[in-house]
Amino acid sequence: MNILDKIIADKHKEIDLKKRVVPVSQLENSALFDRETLSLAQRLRNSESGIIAEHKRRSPSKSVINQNLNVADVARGYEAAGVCGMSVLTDGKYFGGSLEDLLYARASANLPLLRKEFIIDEYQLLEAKAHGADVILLIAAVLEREQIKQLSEFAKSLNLEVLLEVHNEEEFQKSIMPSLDMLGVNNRNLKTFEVSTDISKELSEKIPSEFVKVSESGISSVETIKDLKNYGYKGFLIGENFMKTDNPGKAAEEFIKELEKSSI
Ligand SMILES: O=C(O)c1ccccc1NCC(=O)[C@H](O)[C@H](O)COP(=O)(O)O
Repeated sequence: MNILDKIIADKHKEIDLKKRVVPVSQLENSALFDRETLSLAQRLRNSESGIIAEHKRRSPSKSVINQNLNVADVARGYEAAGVCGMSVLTDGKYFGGSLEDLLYARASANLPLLRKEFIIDEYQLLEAKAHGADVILLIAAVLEREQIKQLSEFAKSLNLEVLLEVHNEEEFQKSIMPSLDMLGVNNRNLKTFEVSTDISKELSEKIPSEFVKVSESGISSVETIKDLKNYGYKGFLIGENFMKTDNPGKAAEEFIKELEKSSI
């Protein structure tokens, strides 16, 4: 069993349990459920830097990254830095995140928020909406085409945007459909943890222009972003590079300033 298989097996158990504890009606009646969502896709289209900054305490590939920070401070810092959106990992067992992290981020910053999760069930989309998300992630490596269709269409019915993540051409070919807003290429192979931005470059020309292209993972330099922009990428998801510092907001601010300076 690879790590993705383990995560998904645990996720099934977690969702079964949660459905018994928190009924759908409770999610639908929550204060945030009817809030007007923000568009990450639109911000990325209009942005020069295109940074989506992540809150990530730990990960299967890196173990502990930073467990000493307050998510509300991180969200405020990212907003002040001028990022386009914030990604919040909500998986507890493997990433040390929670839905409460999403709530605190929502309360602290007026940014499009991505619920970074292993989504396999519509219930998780209702949770995302109830905890202030604007965008959800669907990972092609763990979903069949029919599931991607069903989940993305349900997300759209909730006014949530959809970022579909692929890592190879096969995943891309099976997933492409109109109910997606953004197409993310994960530079990290989630089964082996190998990281290379070459995969973003290889897949770039196959992605139709109506989808906002996002390159995810393993990005730590302004040069990499400048290079990926030549391949049509408008969004860049960065986690560890900011989160490994004492002040992720400041790290993001300095990164964006350097990017803007080098683009003049
Ligand atoms: O990061 C991992 O180790 C990981 C392992 C298994 C499944 C998903 C994983 N990461 C999720 C992500 O996609 C990243 O957190 C995100 O793209 C940011 O990556 P980075 O900038 O390299 O922290």
